[in-house]
Amino acid sequence: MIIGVPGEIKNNENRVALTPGGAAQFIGMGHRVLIEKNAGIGSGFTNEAYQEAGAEIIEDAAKVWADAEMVMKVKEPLPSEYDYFREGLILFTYLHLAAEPSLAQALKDKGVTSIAYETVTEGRTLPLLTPMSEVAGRMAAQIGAQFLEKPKGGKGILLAGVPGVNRGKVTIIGGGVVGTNAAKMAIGLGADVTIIDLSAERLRQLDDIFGNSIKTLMSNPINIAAAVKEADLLICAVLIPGAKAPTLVTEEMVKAMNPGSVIVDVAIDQGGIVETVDHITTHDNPTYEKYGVLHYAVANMPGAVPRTSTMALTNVTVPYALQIANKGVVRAIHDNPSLKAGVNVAKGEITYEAVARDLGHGFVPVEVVFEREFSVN
Ligand SMILES: NC(=O)C1=CN([C@@H]2O[C@H](COP(=O)(O)OP(=O)(O)OC[C@H]3O[C@@H](n4cnc5c(N)ncnc54)[C@H](O)[C@@H]3O)[C@@H](O)[C@H]2O)C=CC1
Ligand SMILES: CC(=O)C(=O)O
Ligand SMILES: [Mg+2]
Repeated sequence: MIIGVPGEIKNNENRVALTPGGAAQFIGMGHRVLIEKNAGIGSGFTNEAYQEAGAEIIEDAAKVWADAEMVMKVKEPLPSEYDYFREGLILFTYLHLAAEPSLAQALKDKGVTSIAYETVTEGRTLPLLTPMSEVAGRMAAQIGAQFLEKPKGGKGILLAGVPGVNRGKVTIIGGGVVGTNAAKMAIGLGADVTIIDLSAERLRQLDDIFGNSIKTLMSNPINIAAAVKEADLLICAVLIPGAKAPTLVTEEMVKAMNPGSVIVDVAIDQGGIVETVDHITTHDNPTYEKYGVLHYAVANMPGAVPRTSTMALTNVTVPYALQIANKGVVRAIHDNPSLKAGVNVAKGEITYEAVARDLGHGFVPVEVVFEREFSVN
């Protein structure tokens, strides 16, 4: 198979979908890998390093998209890339379609087989989301701490406090991978940490992991309102896989926060959980202020630490991509239910139920879309 890796074009997105080591794995199995010139530079991988691994460096993105059978990316394609879509192309990347209706429509219209990293599912885990959630969770505490500093627009508190002065309060809504990693860092910074989740089982696990260093609360509007009001730093980390994120923090709750408090809405890539987060922000211009509260809503947080993130992401994506390259996409999704759960759009249909529901499109299961191919496989 010919695998194409265009450079990322989102604001300050310095990750790349394959390392030279990852490229070498495909080439060792007889595949061709096309890398857009300089696509790896932001992550510290030179064109020469890819060439030494056996990959071909291609001058422009259009040719990578045109010649590849499978395009591997990091972030969802932006509108300027929609013209590259074509029938039969395999696209393997983060898609976040519930928050990207125009992208979903373009993938349908052009018949792209679109596999979203964020819905590949193994048991109860999302193995291709996990490493980036680890990165974003760890960053969320670190970024929140910075924006609480006065020169950055915050209220001017140190999360650790000092002897004789209170520690800062961090409220984390959603105690999954992002929430757990944010908690690790916030505890390390010395903050007073509360985690809210909807799952009693998850709250029990968090209590086992962190013991007395955190407080846990069941997710309901009253607990959320109280914990948001007292938070210096609010970290939002809820996920319903594939679906648009629910609005759990209302405008009234934000108004009740103290001026100079900070919200980091990590769930923004699925639309965010805060009513006053009305747009995505960028690494260039990461915050805006509303009701005296700083709002941070960057949808590609790991893009700011590309060296770590590219390696962490490709560690997990390459084994799945190799299955697609070695077996062909139909056979690979037929044989592997985890990969099948990643298929969001195929043959002009939305094949992931939560995405179809949230976008108001019809839903057609993967098995139905590929009924004929599966029956002969
Ligand atoms: N902005 C960025 O750069 C990045 C964003 N993310 C996003 O962060 C979000 C969280 O991801 P993960 O932690 O990996 O998901 P996860 O599935 O590990 O955790 C989500 C948690 O939310 C909880 N939850 C669901 N409904 C809830 C409710 N109503 N109230 C409270 N808790 C609720 C679940 O029980 C679960 O523990 C996702 O939207 C993910 O795409 C991840 C990486 C980077
Ligand atoms: C998960 C995601 O959206 C990211 O890593 O950018
Ligand atoms: Mg996005």
